[in-house]
Amino acid sequence: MFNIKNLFSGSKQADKAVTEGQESALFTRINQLLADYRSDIFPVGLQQATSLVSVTDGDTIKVELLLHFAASSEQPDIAKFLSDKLGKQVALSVQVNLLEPTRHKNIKHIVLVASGKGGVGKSTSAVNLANALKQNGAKVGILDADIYGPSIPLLLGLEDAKPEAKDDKTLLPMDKNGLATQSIGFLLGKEDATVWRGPMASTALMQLLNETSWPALDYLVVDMPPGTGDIQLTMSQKIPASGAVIVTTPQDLALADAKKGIDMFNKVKVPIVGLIENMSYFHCQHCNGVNHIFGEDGGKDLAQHIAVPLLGQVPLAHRIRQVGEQGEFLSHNADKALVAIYNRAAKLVASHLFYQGSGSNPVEIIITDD
Ligand SMILES: Nc1ncnc2c1ncn2[C@@H]1O[C@H](COP(=O)(O)OP(=O)(O)OP(=O)(O)O)[C@@H](O)[C@H]1O
Repeated sequence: MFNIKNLFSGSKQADKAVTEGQESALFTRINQLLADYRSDIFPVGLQQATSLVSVTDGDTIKVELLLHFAASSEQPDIAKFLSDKLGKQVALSVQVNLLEPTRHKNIKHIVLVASGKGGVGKSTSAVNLANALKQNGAKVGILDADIYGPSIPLLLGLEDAKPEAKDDKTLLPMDKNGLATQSIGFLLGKEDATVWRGPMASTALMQLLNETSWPALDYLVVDMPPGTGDIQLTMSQKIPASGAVIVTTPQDLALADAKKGIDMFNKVKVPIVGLIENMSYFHCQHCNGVNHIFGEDGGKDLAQHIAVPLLGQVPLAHRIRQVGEQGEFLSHNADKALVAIYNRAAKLVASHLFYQGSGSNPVEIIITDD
């Protein structure tokens, strides 16, 4: 195994005469390359969002990278990018390691997923977003706070689950494929919730957040109750959220309600991380046509208008409904295109949260010489 210096020496022997200057030149080169990588996900460069742990030269250059937000699915593309630029094979290992301190108990970021009205696919978006964050290397939990229709137990196939008490004060979350899960639906009968009044409901939901024994999490995704009433307002004020994702469908009615949601979060100063336009179009497998059943680009235009990222345009897809009803997740092989849409949305959310709070994040770069 050869060290970083060999890249400059052109020799397979460790070059004892290599200077500090040469070493730092490669160091700078790799960092410059990282700075130029994919500006859509890494708006001020991947360099600021990573720590280069080690670079070892040999027949291939081995690079170990820490990513400071959930984006590990970029690994093959980063490796190819570096290989192309350096003209040599690169073996890249990527680990996700968020630098931020925990904001709430042992949770680093709480992300509220909200919608101005019911039925637009908020819970479906929350589950797919949470799963995509996990697929990108993060430790993720999901809290179902949708008092009017808690659907996370169904979407995760946990309908009969009853969380156990850890002690007299806290409940253990359920686990679904590594997603720590808590739901108001685990605790209530179907008819119980809707009769709750504002203060009663928001108190209970805050209790559920605070009195669940969450494991160490990078992101907790909260499926909020739909709408912009007292419960939602109180929760938005009380939950120490890093940001909110708004889910809408493209038609005018839904957009008007989405705007109300955005106004609510602006009022309580929760940053809008982005907008998901759900049920954007239907792709007919038989005629290969695309039909914009609920109108075209309404969410995209709204995102542009209020200057927040459009996280994704998710089609109305049989598989999304089907896996949801089966309590399963989209498959990486069978549902590639849909997985890619949620994957990109998750990376944009993670990226936004990182850059939003990263003004003074130190970037530590260590090059080892083994
Ligand atoms: N993109 C999509 N393609 C196909 N079906 C979808 C899509 N998004 C959501 N659905 C389906 O629409 C229904 C409502 O979705 P979901 O429960 O996520 O909405 P919601 O906004 O959370 O609703 P509520 O406000 O009632 O909680 C579900 O049956 C779900 O499977």
